[in-house]
Amino acid sequence: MAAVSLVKAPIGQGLRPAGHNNPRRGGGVVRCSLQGSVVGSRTEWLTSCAVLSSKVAALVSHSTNGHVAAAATNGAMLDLVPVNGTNGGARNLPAPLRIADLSPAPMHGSELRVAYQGVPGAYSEKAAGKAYPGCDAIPCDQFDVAFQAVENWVADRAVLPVENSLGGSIHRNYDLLLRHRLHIVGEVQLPVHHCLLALPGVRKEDIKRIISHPQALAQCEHTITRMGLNVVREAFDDTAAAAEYIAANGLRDTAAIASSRAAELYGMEVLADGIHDDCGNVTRFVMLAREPIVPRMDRPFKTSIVFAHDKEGTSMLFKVLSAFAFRDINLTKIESRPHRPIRLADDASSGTAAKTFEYVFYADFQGSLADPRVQNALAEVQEFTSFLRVLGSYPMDMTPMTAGSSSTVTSSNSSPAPSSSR
Ligand SMILES: O=C(O)C(=O)C[C@]1(C(=O)O)C=C[C@@H](O)C=C1
Repeated sequence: MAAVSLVKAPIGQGLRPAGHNNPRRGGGVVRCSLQGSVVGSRTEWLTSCAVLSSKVAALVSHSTNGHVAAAATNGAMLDLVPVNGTNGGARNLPAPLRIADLSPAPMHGSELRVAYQGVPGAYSEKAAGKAYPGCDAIPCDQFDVAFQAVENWVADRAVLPVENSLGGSIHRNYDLLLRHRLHIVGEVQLPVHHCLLALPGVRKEDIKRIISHPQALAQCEHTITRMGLNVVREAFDDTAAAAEYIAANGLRDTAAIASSRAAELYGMEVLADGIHDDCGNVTRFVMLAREPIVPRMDRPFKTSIVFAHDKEGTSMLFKVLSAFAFRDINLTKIESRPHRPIRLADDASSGTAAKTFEYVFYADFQGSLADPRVQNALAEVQEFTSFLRVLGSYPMDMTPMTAGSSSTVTSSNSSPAPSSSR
């Protein structure tokens, strides 16, 4: 099917850092400049850049850093590191890298590369487009891969779902936020509009099985039952991958829950439109970057934290919550997750099991890290806890949830997003 061959294959596990012969990304150039300047000697740097320059100039259509891309298209590889004009006779010698050269933000109009989990047509791709209009959306086969893509400079940002208004939290991503060192730099809320997709000509009566992402299955549970569909439900990695699978295997007894864009991409028909159980079906995504943004006070901000306490019986949670309550700081979410499971204590005397789990708590509140009230609250929280980490302080998504706001379509060919603090 022509549509299938047009879409990008997701990045899989075993990511190599940008610059390790990743032809799709053309990252080799970046490796040269970063490694040579930071790690290697000046002579090594010059030699390796000279050898590489002729070979890689043509390769660099995308790069980790827009500065590099611009230099390569001009055919002047030594501009990789800008030549310092005040350098007297040594005009061909590279000047040292500056902080600006290492900026994760793209420069010279290059596209921001945004990793998401799923294949094209997934809601996460649409969320990436809403967060960064005109970005180059990079599909990844797992959430963990999207985190690694940013850490390894294969992508500039990741956009990942954390909660849905019907299905609840996406726990995997909370766990990964703790395990990885990325920063939350923004959020987007995406209205999710599910359709039932099947191959052309397939009728509802033919369907024996519905496949989709577990969240999507959960969000349509009642509607499917009400439609009288007597089917088995099966979990899939993402909604669009479910549609792609049916199309690729010509399955006429299976339907997918996915977006209308997935129907277009994979040559499927929409059997039923809007099958989510509630019209206010919204998924919240967070935008992740290697560096935090500078918190501001001139617009509504949200801050996300994670904390834990290693001693029992000290009313830690009550104290933490009161640190916010007494300052009128509005908590928008709190979630506990089991951390390191502890084996059952073999308490022979009582025969009872002692502690089996430890918990970490994730909390979101309205307020900016730049706000002294927030700083004081966090200082207090730190006293009550044994572990506290700020995951990010970022602008709240204030977009009104109208029907029209769900139709933002990601296009990697449109003009780059206006630069912002994200
Ligand atoms: O499967 C997709 O299309 C996704 O983008 C994932 C996901 C999720 O993880 O919750 C995103 C939004 C919807 O809530 C359903 C699924």
